[in-house]
Amino acid sequence: MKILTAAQTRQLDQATMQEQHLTSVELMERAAEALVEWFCQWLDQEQAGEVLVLCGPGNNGGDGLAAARLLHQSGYQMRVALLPAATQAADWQHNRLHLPEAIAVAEINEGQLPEIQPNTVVIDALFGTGLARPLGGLAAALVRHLNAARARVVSVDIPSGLYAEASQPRENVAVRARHTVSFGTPKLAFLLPQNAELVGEWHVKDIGLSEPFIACSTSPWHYTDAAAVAGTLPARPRFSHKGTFGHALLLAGSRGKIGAAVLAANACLRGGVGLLTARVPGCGYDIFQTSVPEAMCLADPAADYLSELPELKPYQAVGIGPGLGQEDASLAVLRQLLEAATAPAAAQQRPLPLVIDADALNLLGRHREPAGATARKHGAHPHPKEFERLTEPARDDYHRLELLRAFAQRYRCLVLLKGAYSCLATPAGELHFNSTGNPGMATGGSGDVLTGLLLALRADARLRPFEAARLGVYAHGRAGDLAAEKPATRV
Ligand SMILES: NC(=O)C1=CN([C@@H]2O[C@H](COP(=O)(O)OP(=O)(O)OC[C@H]3O[C@@H](n4cnc5c(N)ncnc54)[C@H](OP(=O)(O)O)[C@@H]3O)[C@@H](O)[C@H]2O)[C@H](O)CC1
Ligand SMILES: [K+]
Repeated sequence: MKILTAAQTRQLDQATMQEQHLTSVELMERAAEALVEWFCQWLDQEQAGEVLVLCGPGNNGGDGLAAARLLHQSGYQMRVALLPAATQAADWQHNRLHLPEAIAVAEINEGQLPEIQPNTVVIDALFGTGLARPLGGLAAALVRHLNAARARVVSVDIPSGLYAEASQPRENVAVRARHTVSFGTPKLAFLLPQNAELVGEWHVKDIGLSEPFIACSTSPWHYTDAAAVAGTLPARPRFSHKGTFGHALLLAGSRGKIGAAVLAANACLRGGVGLLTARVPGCGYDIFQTSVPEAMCLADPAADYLSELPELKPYQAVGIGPGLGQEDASLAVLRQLLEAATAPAAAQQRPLPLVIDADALNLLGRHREPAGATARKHGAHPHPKEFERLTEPARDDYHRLELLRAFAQRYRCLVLLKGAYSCLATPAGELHFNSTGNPGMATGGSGDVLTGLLLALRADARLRPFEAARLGVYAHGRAGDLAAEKPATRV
């Protein structure tokens, strides 16, 4: 799914109206109906009590007025408060005229901000994608008043005061919503940790916006949902054999961290790799062979860490990093691997795909390796701190995305920045945010599992590098979501 800018969303509205012969009032009605449908599933009339709708002067406020009417018709007890402005949008005026008289309407003023209790349900329809500058004056006072009340707030389209895709100074005021109900496509702002407390849980509702327009729109931002990955996993043909799915090499583990190698190896096998060989330090040999009998194991001559790179010829992909440790000898192995994989080896038909993670990235960052060493057709997947060690400290989440994008473009590699919506940057400058996963996965070992899964998919030559990476990240999160759905079993 594409993520569009506020400006593109406005064009999308126009295109939808033209294509479907709709008036803007009809489109607004669709948005309000989608909001109301969601609202009614969230709270019934009794649970909601009196619902306060705060309306700004634009179409976001118009959505709020239309929703107030529809909720009133569904038996909810409604109250509306209007933010004064010199002019109101035409569709706002239409919906103001059609607001049932039974709904109490008040104009907000500085001396008399609407009464809001902690259990009040508030629909925030002050500002949407038309926000043109930071909130000030009465609007800012109202939003501060609302946030202080700690009420149950639903924001229409986007929390008022929050920009859809641009960074804003921390001192800017914006609504803290419990839920945000948006239309058509998600906003970039929803996917960044710095906005999480404002956006709350977000929901995107389909209001039948123009598919052809969305398909033609260019955007660097994409949201990987089930539809995006559907059909990308090649079938396992009946006459396939283990060679069909590739032979992967995993370089992992150090004393006290052999578990990371075991987790990555198990995930690689679950990911469908044809053959897996792991290179672990001597101390890990017995542990590994006992834990993962399906994999082959090569013991490094050093007991506690990896010190030598094995022959790479047999392998279709190499993963390095889980539990690797920070020894200089292991850095030397990593350097040799990067060199061997990027060298135009005559014997190799394609550059050897690498999956670089965890301690391997820390080693690169600590020694400030020219990051280009990770270049060309390789994949790295750091978490934010590991990433900053490779680049520079980010001012905020938007700046981190810029750094990520620049890094992937400059070094022509796939980079995955791990987090709640892990972001995969491509050499072409696209950013793909993953939709699966949950906070239960924020625990040691999750990254090792991801490395193993990605390694399996990269070893399968039938998958293109980007598709393998996007699918691996999606499947990893989906596995976590399925596990979270299972009822906990007590031992
Ligand atoms: N496809 C869809 O997603 C649909 C969305 N809809 C809704 O429409 C809004 C966008 O509506 P728009 O009228 O463009 O913009 P807003 O309602 O967000 O705000 C515009 C008005 O607010 C004033 N404004 C802007 N910034 C400030 C500020 N910082 N302080 C005070 N006033 C501000 C602006 O005034 P100007 O002086 O800047 O001209 C406007 O008066 C979208 O978010 C959805 O909710 C449609 O309903 C249908 C489909
Ligand atoms: K809003």
